[in-house]
Amino acid sequence: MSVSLTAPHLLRAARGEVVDRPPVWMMRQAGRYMKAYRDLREKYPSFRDRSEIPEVAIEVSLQPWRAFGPDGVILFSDIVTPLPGLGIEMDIAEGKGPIIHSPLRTQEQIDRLRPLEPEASLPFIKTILQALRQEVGNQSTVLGFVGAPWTLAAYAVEGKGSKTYSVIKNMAFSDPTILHQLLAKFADAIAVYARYQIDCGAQVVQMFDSWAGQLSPQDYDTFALPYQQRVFQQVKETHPDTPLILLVSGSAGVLERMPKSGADIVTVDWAVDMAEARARLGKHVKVQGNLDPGVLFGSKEFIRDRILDTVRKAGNWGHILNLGHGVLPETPEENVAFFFETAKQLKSVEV
Ligand SMILES: Cc1c2[nH]c(c1CCC(=O)O)Cc1[nH]c(c(CCC(=O)O)c1C)Cc1[nH]c(c(CCC(=O)O)c1C)Cc1[nH]c(c(C)c1CCC(=O)O)C2
Repeated sequence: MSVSLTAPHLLRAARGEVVDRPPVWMMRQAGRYMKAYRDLREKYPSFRDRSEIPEVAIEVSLQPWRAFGPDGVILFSDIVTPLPGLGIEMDIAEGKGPIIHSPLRTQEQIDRLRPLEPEASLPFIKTILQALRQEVGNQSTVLGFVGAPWTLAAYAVEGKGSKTYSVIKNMAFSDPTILHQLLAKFADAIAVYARYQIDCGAQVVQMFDSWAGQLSPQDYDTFALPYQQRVFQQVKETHPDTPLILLVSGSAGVLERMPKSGADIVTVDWAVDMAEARARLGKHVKVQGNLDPGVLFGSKEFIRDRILDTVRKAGNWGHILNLGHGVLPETPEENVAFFFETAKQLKSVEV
């Protein structure tokens, strides 16, 4: 392992170096809880504009960086952003999330999908990531992200978010052959996209398999895990030194399966106690998390106690401090500021 004194804090921790305090960032740290974001949203009401016009996406990505100085700056984008490049038209609706105009339900539709060519269909990603690296230098780590095959397939097949996942589960349990074809195509496209993000400047990549927690462990092993592996394996072939993070929402029942994906870092949500997560995963697996985003509605003292508790339970190696999922839109901005200030003042002596 090469040890670089100039590499930013989060990247060093993600590579397994011992650092003086856990690096900290927040999922969804750019977004609606920030007034600066809401103001910009009035000028650019379309999510696709906010995430695909480079100057706007750069500005949004940097809003939390300027306000709180997190150790990680994540690209402002969405997991469905690459889908039009495969021939899947989509939009992101206010308050609802992704909408796929013609949900994928047939063999013909899956046969028609194109391989992803990021230079052609996602050129704005390069402009954004290069600008973020330029702006934060070695003061912070630039994170890229992708959606995992199962979660993207859930959107593509359902056509929108779902509570029950009935359509994709119908396909999974009655016509698995076409779903496996779709998952394989998505895995290859996502690997290409993750490699592209790294080539453009992303120093760490997080894969969101948000809806894989909807699967029983047995079905996770069939429909989620093999395709997570397929993505991570392809990325590691060309970019072995880029740390890869995996998130599954509601992962308590599949936690031990997550490192089998090939991820370097496993995101833990607040349904699992961090000390128990450490015990279940073993001491060689790095973790990220895991405060309940709702903690940020509490008093400053309460927020501080929960940070300390999490950091103590995680121990002083291989931990990226984060919420267990995205920050909630109603969160007071000053509490987010307090979270970051407190986290950045931690020293290993305290933990
Ligand atoms: C499932 C998923 C999606 N998108 C994403 C996931 C995986 C993360 C997770 O598990 O939550 C990933 C995502 N989407 C967005 C980011 C931004 C980067 C960050 O700051 O973390 C990230 C990492 C921006 C966004 N993507 C979206 C918003 C909200 C719309 C807005 O702010 O205008 C943001 C900030 C839209 C979106 N897009 C999606 C949803 C569920 C929504 C929210 C719908 C809503 O509540 O309005 C799909």
